Amino acid sequence: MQQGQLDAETIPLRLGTRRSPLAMAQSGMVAREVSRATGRPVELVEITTYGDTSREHLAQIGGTGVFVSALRDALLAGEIDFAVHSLKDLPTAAPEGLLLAAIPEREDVRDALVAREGLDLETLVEKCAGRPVRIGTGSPRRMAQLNAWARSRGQEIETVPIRGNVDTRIGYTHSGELDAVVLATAGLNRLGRSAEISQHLAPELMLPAPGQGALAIECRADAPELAAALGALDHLPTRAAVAAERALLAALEAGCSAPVAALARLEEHELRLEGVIGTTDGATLLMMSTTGPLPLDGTAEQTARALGHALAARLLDGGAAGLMGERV
Ligand SMILES: NCc1[nH]cc(CCC(=O)O)c1CC(=O)O
Repeated sequence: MQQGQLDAETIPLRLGTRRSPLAMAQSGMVAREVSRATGRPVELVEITTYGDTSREHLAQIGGTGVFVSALRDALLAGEIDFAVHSLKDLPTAAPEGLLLAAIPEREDVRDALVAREGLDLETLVEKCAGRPVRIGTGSPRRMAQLNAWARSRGQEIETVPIRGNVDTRIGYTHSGELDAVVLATAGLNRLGRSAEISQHLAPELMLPAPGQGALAIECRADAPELAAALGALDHLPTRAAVAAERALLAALEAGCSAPVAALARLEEHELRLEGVIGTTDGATLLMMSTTGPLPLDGTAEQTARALGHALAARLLDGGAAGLMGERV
């Protein structure tokens, strides 16, 4: 074997990752799969992002992409070869010089309630008779839907903005500061902590964020061979579903901190897309859905995107812009 060939096969691919437990878990899973698909070793390179070091609330930092930009800078500087992001944290605008080489099959899309004594929402409300249930979440999307649920049954929920990693967040329910927290099921599953979920919140109660449960594997656009190799991890139904959700989000000109939810599901050969936008107090919740044929071929992503744009247009007709302008 020639020396050059040997080098190409044994030089590790560098995977840039945040060092939070969730990011490390996600990157570790992808590293194993990429190593299997490419036959090359993959090494993790830890990158610190502003979102990890800042104690400000995400809404105050100014929303989209705080976890993402440091990884992208490292990619463009050639310090790493590829990066794994939670798709729901990715701004909808495509960055110059980078490619979404793969979107692997999605995990559970639902949000999860982690509550004291393993209670579900209904029981929590009963047990807290006389005082509002205190639920930790800083997400306007989750606040809007929790509050709407409470209002619909004449109850009250007090949402408390929290930050920190999953451990810190769950800790608030053990210390008694909060009755419950809402987290993405996918993250808890990837951390091996699904046993702590007291209730999976059905999409009818809590529609997830665009891209929730999906990962995005990104590399430089000038590395077409690597992009093609990473493409082995791509899952077309997931890619199409998140394309619809993100097109809706982009067309509403909303960021990850807006009270916008979207979920696309493939049924037979059709894609069904649901969207929700509301006010964080839950007083108004605009819900719409649409369905369209989705051939799973090279046109899938574009077809899905058109469905997202069409639903966004209907939501805007229904007054979505006015709802997004609202601030707590
Ligand atoms: N914004 C933080 C974030 N980004 C992705 C996930 C979970 C994993 C996923 O949705 O893929 C989380 C934590 C949470 O919402 O509980």
